[in-house]
Amino acid sequence: TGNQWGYGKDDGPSAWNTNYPVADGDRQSPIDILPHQARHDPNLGPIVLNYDRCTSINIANNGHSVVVEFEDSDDRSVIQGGPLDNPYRLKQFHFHWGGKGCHGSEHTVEGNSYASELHLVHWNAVKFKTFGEAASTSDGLAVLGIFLETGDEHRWLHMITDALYTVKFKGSVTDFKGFNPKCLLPSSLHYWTYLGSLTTPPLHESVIWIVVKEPMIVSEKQLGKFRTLVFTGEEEDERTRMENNFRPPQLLKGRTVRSSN
Ligand SMILES: CCc1cc2c(cc1OS(N)(=O)=O)CC[C@@H]1[C@@H]2CC[C@]2(C)[C@@H](O)CC[C@@H]12
Ligand SMILES: [Zn+2]
Repeated sequence: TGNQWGYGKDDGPSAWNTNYPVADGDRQSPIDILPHQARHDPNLGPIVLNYDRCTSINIANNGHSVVVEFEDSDDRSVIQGGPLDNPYRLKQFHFHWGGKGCHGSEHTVEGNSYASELHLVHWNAVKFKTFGEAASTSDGLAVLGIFLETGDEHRWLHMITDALYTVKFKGSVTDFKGFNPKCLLPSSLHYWTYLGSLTTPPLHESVIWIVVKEPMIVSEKQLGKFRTLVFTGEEEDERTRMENNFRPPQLLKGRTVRSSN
């Protein structure tokens, strides 16, 4: 019914342009990042995250990913600096990941993908009244992308993975208070930045992407817990494991990727 889309053979990324023609647009995401072709821009200052008063609300399975939502009625948690002209409010974060042993990041670096990618989503509440309006207007959103690489266990990710069993099925939501995503960030916030889009339908070309160079390290066991989620609802017969929920890299179409120092 309607614009059902997914990551399968028939409803996956190669079919999205049928219902969402912007899929073939000029500023689509993700992209393959070529560090040596990125323009180092000395005017690009550091990214500043003011998350200390952030208020997480819940964790949910929306049938495409697992999402943690935040209270965004004021500027209690914002990202600013870097390529941004205004502070952008933290709205939610979610992940994209692969199957066992496969890769699952959306952005790639010189053709190499990481095991997973975390997206911290922010919206320009200075210029727009609502998240929905910002999400459908150029540069209304700023998404901070963090790669996840497998290795040692991440000391704080268990706070997310321990809650995943409560949102196994599409449409499930549970309280998730007091979580500050600053604990997930790598030590360095050096980044690449470029103008792009949502990476899922409706694929609005509204995102200033800020992709952090240094990955966060998580264990295979922690990553495996994401794969206990399913795309399907509890009432449905089949249980389709939630994995490989990533869009492959899209054409750069002449865009410039800038690099912080
Ligand atoms: C940037 C994070 C984000 C926001 C949205 C989507 C997907 C998103 O993930 S991603 N990977 O960062 O692009 C798909 C659904 C979109 C939503 C933004 C707000 C909407 C466009 C609503 O207005 C209607 C559909 C919504
Ligand atoms: Zn995403």
